[in-house]
Amino acid sequence: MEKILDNINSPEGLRKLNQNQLPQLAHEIREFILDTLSVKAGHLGASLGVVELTIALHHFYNTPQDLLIWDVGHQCYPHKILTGRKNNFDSLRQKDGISGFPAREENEFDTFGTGHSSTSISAITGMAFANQIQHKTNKHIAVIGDASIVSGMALEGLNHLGSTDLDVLIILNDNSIGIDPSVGALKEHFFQLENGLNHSVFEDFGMHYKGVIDGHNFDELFNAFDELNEISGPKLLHIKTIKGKGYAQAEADQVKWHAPGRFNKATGEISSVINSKISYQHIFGETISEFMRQNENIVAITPAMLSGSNLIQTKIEFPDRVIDVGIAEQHAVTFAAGLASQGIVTYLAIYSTFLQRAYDQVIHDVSLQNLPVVFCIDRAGIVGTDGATHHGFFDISFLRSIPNMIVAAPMDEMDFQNLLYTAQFTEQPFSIRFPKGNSNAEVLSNEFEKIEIGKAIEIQKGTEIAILTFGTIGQRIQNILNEINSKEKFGHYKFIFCKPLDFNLLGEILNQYETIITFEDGILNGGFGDSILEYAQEKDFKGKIIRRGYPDEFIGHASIEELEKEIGLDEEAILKFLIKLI
Ligand SMILES: Cc1ncc(C[n+]2csc(CCOP(=O)(O)OP(=O)(O)O)c2C)c(N)n1
Ligand SMILES: CC(=O)[C@@H](O)[C@H](O)COP(=O)(O)O
Ligand SMILES: [Mg+2]
Repeated sequence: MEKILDNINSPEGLRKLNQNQLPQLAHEIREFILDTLSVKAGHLGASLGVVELTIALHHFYNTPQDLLIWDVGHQCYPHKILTGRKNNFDSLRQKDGISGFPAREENEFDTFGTGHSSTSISAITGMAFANQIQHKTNKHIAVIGDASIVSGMALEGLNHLGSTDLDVLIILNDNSIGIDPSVGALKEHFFQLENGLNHSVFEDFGMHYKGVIDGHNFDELFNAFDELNEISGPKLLHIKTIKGKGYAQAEADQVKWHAPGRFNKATGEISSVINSKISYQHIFGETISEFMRQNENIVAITPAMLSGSNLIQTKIEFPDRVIDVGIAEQHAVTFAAGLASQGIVTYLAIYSTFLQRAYDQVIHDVSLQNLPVVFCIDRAGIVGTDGATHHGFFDISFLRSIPNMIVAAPMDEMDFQNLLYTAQFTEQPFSIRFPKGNSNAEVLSNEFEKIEIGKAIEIQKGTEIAILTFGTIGQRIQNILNEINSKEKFGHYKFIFCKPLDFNLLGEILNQYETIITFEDGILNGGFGDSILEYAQEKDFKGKIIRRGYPDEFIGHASIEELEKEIGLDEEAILKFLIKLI
């Protein structure tokens, strides 16, 4: 039987459908998403939850002239399918395929790029302001989730928007969950609103409020749009939806099905990748749990990434000492500073990309006061299919420039555990970056050693070229050197610390070698290689320094392996490069 979706390639076509055809279309879009995501992994639950909303928005509004922004953007799959990307939807998040997030360069319906949460209210306010100045009459809509709207940035946006007369509709898509169960005081407020037990805080923000309506019901959605269209100024429509709607397994375990990986659509069985190696994330959670068993003065913090940071088991064992503060990176850092100021050993688990949002707090609240917060910087380096918004490229550069900050990266799992261990005895800010994915370990150790801060290690002495590595890329270099015939020409030096640098060993290296190559899994601008260059220049080094890392550009989405190949940091490319040098 021909499907309705087969003939819908744009919102223009969608608008020709009668409202009574839309539930069938919603069903077909869900099936289409499930068919694709079962073989190409992506963010499933959020997209299934907004199918009716997406159809209704594109049916009612005159997109793309009316501007529509998706906060975070991980729920944009129905939007992509309806706005010209149905036929290449199976390239989602793949190399050279479409992005998993809205991207301006990809399509005119993606009016604003997202990926990091809580930006949509500020962005749509800016757009509406611009259009008001230019006397345009188009509409402005932002869709934002219940976990994203309580973030500081969204509240700043609301505070501004509510004081204007701008024609903006904010749609609060309330499914009562983020990636992990919702946290914070406002979740109770939203619950009260669902039950008609309170007036809404959004009215106090100066918004016209309508809610709570069923976000899976087309009649309710269209009636609300009709009504709000007649009201001038900023408005907030509060809808209730179910994350994972329409796929029983995803509705039943919303955390697991936020981004489940590949799965069997018929049985709901999620494909597990068989690997005997332990991931850095696993090591992190287990090690912190072990520390907490040994020392009750330890607290761990996550800004809304409890499962991603593998702190769920730790939280079950120590519910009062693992704190999920919600999507609140700035607060997380300053909250950590407050804890540290009172003598608590504070581990802040934060993705490299999300730490970017809290840069001032790292400087002003932690480093300036020299408070011993331990920044456990997860997803450092290339993260793969999430792409440009999520790679952890910048932390080496932006942390290295801050006084008092220790900048460390393990080469392997033992370094990692020992760094985590050492950090609890250190009286200054300490950052430890580690990548997404597996270590080389198959068994976890429970024996930890203190590492001398700032000390680099000579792994092998060479006769011609010194290779200096920062981070897990050092292991790749070891593998490569084991394959090279003239291995003895290369010295390999492991820098666990980019700051403080081991000037003693570095001085010896500069004296012994004429060629130095640095390797790091971060952007080269201001990174580890640059720190070596700076020192060498000060010491009037006459030899050659070659830096290898990520170039001065944003890198898109593909698997980690494909991206490393593209950049020339995979084993084969490095091997070729080293052989050419000799
Ligand atoms: C600044 C920032 N912090 C953390 C994340 C990771 N993250 C992506 S989606 C998400 C939960 C969003 O929940 P909600 O807004 O309720 O949307 P839902 O997934 O429920 O549709 C989080 C924490 C992010 N993308 N951006
Ligand atoms: C949309 C978003 O920001 C998160 O869902 C992110 O994709 C999580 O990344 P990991 O899968 O690496 O935890
Ligand atoms: Mg939610």
